Amino acid sequence: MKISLIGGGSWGTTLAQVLTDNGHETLVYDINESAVNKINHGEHPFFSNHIEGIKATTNLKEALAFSDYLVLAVPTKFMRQSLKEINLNADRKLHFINVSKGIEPETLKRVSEIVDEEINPEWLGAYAVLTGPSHAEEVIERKLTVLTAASFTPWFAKSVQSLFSNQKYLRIYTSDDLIGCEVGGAIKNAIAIVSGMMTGYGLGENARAALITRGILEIVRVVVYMGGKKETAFGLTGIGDLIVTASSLNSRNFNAGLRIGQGIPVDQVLNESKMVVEGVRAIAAAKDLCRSSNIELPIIEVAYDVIFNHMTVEDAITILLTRELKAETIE
Ligand SMILES: NC(=O)C1=CN([C@@H]2O[C@H](COP(=O)(O)OP(=O)(O)OC[C@H]3O[C@@H](n4cnc5c(N)ncnc54)[C@H](OP(=O)(O)O)[C@@H]3O)[C@@H](O)[C@H]2O)C=CC1
Ligand SMILES: O=C(CO)COP(=O)(O)O
Repeated sequence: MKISLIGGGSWGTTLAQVLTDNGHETLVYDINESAVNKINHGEHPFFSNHIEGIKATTNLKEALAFSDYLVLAVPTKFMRQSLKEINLNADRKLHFINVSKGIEPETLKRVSEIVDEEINPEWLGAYAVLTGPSHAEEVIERKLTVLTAASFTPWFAKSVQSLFSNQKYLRIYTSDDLIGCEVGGAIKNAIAIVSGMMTGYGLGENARAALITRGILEIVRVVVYMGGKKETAFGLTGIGDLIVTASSLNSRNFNAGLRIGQGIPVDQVLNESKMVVEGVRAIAAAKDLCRSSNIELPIIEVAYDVIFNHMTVEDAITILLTRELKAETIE
């Protein structure tokens, strides 16, 4: 099959390589000319790995003409603008596979909702999210990875499953819980930043285990509040993704948190990050959910104060430790 990828960053280019490995033809669209040139010369724009068989363009019309299947791989901050441009240039029904992880803080919308808002119904085909524990750094080296393709449209979840699965290093499960998968992928980034902060501050593995355990409960609460299934948060797209993101130096979110925990100012950390740190916007979105509902998200609330209100990591930890003592609840 032919597949176009919108966004040729670390993840988009890596997934283009997966699809090419699986025998498909790919065309990557990116606004960054230097990234496009690198891809066309067999270089990954973000890693030292050689890539092969992938073409790239800065011409959106060319990418839209190439295929009816679009992989959306731009950071969620640019997603709405990107979709507006796709909508302006579309001339037939397109099917969307979103691989970006985030919730729009201004609207609290998931990517599928943004797609619904920005793409004219005439051009809007099926939609799926492909998500789970997956650092591009490992996938590009063909290291074993397992993901979930979720859609309200069963044939499309299966189609995404067969496009991306291979018997060498990538296995895809399907799910019908689109909301749970999208929300889990977004909110785990918030907890991952906190994990980095704790490590940077000098806390150890006991603290990280506690954070992952209590953090998944905050993810469950947001998933359920937004209409997803609790069980989904205990699968690949929730706890699975949280484990990898909250404990890996490959994680952009963990690394950003790590530097904040070491005392580097938040603005400097974010400005210096070459790749996108989605968790900052996830923290803002989840904090807003806290304000407008009665869900309790104590970890995310202190993370918000560290990122947006200059609270120190030391004070954030004190706030968590001095909360009222109570029985352990698992929901
Ligand atoms: N990296 C990973 O391991 C994984 C990432 N993800 C998710 O994938 C998404 C993308 O992340 P990632 O690839 O790491 O991000 P990167 O920062 O590596 O790359 C994003 C790319 O998108 C380009 N871009 C920005 N705006 C547009 C636009 N309007 N149209 C086309 N291209 C655009 C950027 O160009 P420029 O540099 O000029 O801004 C850049 O080349 C995120 O939501 C992330 O959470 C999910 C799983 C794994
Ligand atoms: O979502 C991701 C891994 O599944 C990528 O985000 P991080 O780079 O922060 O881990």
